[in-house]
Amino acid sequence: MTYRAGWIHFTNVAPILDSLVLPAGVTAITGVPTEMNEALLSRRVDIANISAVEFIRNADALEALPDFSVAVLGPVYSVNLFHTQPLAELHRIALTSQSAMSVALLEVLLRGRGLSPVLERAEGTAEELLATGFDGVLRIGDSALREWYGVVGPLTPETTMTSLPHTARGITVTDLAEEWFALTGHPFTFAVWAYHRDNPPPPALVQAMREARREGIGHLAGVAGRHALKLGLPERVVQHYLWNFRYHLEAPDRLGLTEFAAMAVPGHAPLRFGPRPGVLETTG
Ligand SMILES: C=C(O[C@@H]1C=C(C(=O)O)C=C[C@H]1O)C(=O)O
Repeated sequence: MTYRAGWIHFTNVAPILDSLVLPAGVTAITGVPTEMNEALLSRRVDIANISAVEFIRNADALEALPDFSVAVLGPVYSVNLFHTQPLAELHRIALTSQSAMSVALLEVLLRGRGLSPVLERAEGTAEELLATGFDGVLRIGDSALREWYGVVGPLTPETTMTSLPHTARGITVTDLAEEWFALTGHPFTFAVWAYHRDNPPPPALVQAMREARREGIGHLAGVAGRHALKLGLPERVVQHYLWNFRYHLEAPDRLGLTEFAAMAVPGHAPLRFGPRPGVLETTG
């Protein structure tokens, strides 16, 4: 029987997915986070890199690969709240319908500051939405990275990604992962690779993913160069963007994940992870 994968194929997973060779009997589709969350939960796909909050909400049924994540320690550059007033004065925030995790993170951060602006799903660029009555706009993924650079760039020989301003052209860009780091000092895990507990991935797929990740991270400059062209961004930006990610769901990433889970989904079922690398291959 075919095993179906669903990939959120944002640039941030290019170091894992670009060189992935699917083993025989595995197919893949792609989509944005909310589409892949739904596809996994309705069993239209068997494994997907999903918004970590959906993994937490459905922890009774799902399990995640023990060593795959899309996480960062500090800024992420592609999960951004664009706003024209200070955070404490925001009234109406537009939320992208592509995201579950970043919306949940925004809610936790706002609640932590005692703020309760109106949150509404609305599509469009940050600039468009800020011109139509919203004073804040949450954007994720490649378009958020591009829009961030459009507001705070360009990089010059004297500047680095971390020295770019947060406010330019009348717009402030608040990086939600940076806010999480300021609050907790821990990484933020945006996505995990999850599947239904009764339907784990074939070991050959997990093995192929590990090999693809080793290849991608080993040749990160090449991956960044190709994607810089596609995104229309300087290579320097995409290189920094990619090497900043944590793809191995290490102990600090799990710590950030469990901490977020307690805040965002109190009373959730215990989070479950598959067998550690090495065990999977031998127990197959
Ligand atoms: C870092 C990002 O993380 C993504 C954000 C997600 C969400 O907001 O639901 C889901 C999966 C992640 O891969 C990004 O979109 O830029």
